[in-house]
Amino acid sequence: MMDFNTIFRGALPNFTANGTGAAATNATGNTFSSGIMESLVPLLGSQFSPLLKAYMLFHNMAGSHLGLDPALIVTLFGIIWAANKLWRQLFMTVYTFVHTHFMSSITITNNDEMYIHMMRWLASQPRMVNSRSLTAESTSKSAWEEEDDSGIISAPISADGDGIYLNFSNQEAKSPPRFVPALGTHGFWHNGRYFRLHRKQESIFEEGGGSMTAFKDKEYLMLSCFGRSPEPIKHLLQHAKEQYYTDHHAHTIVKRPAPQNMRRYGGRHNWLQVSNRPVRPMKTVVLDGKQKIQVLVDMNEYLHPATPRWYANRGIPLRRGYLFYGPPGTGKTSLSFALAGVFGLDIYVISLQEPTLTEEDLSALFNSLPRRCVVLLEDIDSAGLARAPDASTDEDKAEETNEKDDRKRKKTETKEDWKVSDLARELKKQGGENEKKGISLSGLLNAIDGVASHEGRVLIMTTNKPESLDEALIRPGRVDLQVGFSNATQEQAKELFVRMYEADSSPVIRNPLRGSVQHSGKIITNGPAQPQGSNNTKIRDSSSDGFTSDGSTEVDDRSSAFTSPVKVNFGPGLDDDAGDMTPEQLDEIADSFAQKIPPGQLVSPAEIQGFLLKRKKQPIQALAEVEVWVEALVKQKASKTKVLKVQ
Ligand SMILES: Nc1ncnc2c1ncn2[C@@H]1O[C@H](COP(=O)(O)OP(=O)(O)OP(=O)(O)O)[C@@H](O)[C@H]1O
Repeated sequence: MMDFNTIFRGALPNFTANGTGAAATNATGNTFSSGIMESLVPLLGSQFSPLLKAYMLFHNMAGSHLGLDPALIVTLFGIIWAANKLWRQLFMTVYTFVHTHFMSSITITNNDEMYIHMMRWLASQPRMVNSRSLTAESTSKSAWEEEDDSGIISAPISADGDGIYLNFSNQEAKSPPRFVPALGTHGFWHNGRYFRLHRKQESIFEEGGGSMTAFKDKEYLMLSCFGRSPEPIKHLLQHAKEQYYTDHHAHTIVKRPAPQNMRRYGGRHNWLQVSNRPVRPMKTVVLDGKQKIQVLVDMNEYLHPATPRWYANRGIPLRRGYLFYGPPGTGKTSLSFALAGVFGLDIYVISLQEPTLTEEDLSALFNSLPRRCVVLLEDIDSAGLARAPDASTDEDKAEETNEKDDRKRKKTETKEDWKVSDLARELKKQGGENEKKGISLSGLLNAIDGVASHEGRVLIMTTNKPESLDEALIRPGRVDLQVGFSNATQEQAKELFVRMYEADSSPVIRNPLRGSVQHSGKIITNGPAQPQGSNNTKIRDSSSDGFTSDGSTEVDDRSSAFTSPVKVNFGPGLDDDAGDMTPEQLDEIADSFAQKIPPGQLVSPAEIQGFLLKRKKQPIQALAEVEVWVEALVKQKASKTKVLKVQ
């Protein structure tokens, strides 16, 4: 019978025989090589000595105990290693050949929105989620996402406040992580076709000017499929994108300028999504119906795909600006959001008081807007826009005079007379010199309509003090339509009351504008720019099959998709004094409520909403308490105190 060594030797190439000799010489060979190894240990130093010792142990064990030729085993491992290398090389060559000649691929970088669409899609694929190599990402639900309330313990709260209150301390633990493919290569099937996904990451050195240099991780997704046409991948990407936006349907995405360190990467990094909230139904904004129609029609015509050509043929810059003015809490922001909802646009909110915002940043922000969107510049009057750099306020002048006096006084004093107050003043002065100057009026005008500024956007500026605005800011071309808001009329108070207490299960109001009431708001239009004529637009509420005006263009108010047919249950703890009130009864109570609101428009819709919210299931109680509340509110406003006696 042949022994193990003989079989191996027969299978291995000849050169191994020279080194190994016959099995009989094993012992001599082992002793010889052990001797060499031992003498090598001190020469190689402490770093390699454990390795050598381990090898010697293996050598002795294999040789003397197992009766195997150690050199033979080492050679065998060497051959396996070389074969593996060769196989890999061969595989890579064949794969590269097939990939180059028989496959198509598309690469996406994480700088692009497409990357997010694709990752979200992959995370939603059950096959992908069951892959063996995954990356887990933490997720948390936004305030508006539906959540399972089955585990929420609640019990009636007694009149003296005893009971079990809701507790959300472990809500984060309930949101499951999201799993996406890990770095590396994955394969998956979609619509009967095989796709390969290669996710890789590399660190690149980015120079941002000055000390702003840093290593940044950049990720790539390479999607490949068999065939010489990349069409299937394009379809897959389109599918992922549609899937992503299907989830966003009937939501308004709100974006704000990203932090300064992110903005330096430019492009989509300039803006950060801060919220994704359900669309605000247009009918929930209580406003003069004519005003609503006018803004809706104007915006609808401006956003029409035929409009850019119309503007271009006439050499008019493709921009539309709106000024919403009126007292605080009268619905300026609410209308902006409702408009974004009607037209399915994202809202980009900019605060000019943001301390890190420079004029260059503002231009970059305007230039990185998408083709169609709403840009909201809130409280434009409080932005402190300076017309001329040398315009100094009375305060500055007073300070200047004080400084002159100080200097005169100091001349008569010796250096030793310096006080702490002098030092503080000096420091303040130096600090002031380094302080950021803020955004000037010309900087803002440049961003809004400078030569390089973005076209296609809808700009909405809101203000409480229109009279304090610079004429240049609101001239036609920058502001094309002014919409005035005012405190609540009695009709508006009634509408707010009905909205608050109508059951969600009641039939939805078919027309978003019907039921809106007149108030003393004004509309001033600045200039024409109406390509399709102003009488051909229909505003359609998706809950409705009726239309409000004649014409051919339809606006789908997606907002109504949110009118739930289910009556909302707030849980125990709130007494419902409305019972099964009929719409007629509610209307009657609402009428009586409205009579108690002073007709002189002293109370804002926001104040009425706040009052009703505190009694959100008690319309009868609200009616009983409104008189006292109004009286206290009027008194408080007259005395200019901020503290409410009755809430
Ligand atoms: N006309 C209105 N119709 C319905 N709700 C309104 C109206 N006006 C105000 N509200 C309610 O009052 C709150 C504040 O409204 P909003 O922020 O739109 O007011 P604003 O005019 O933009 O105020 P500010 O000038 O202080 O920014 C919101 O919750 C909104 O629902």
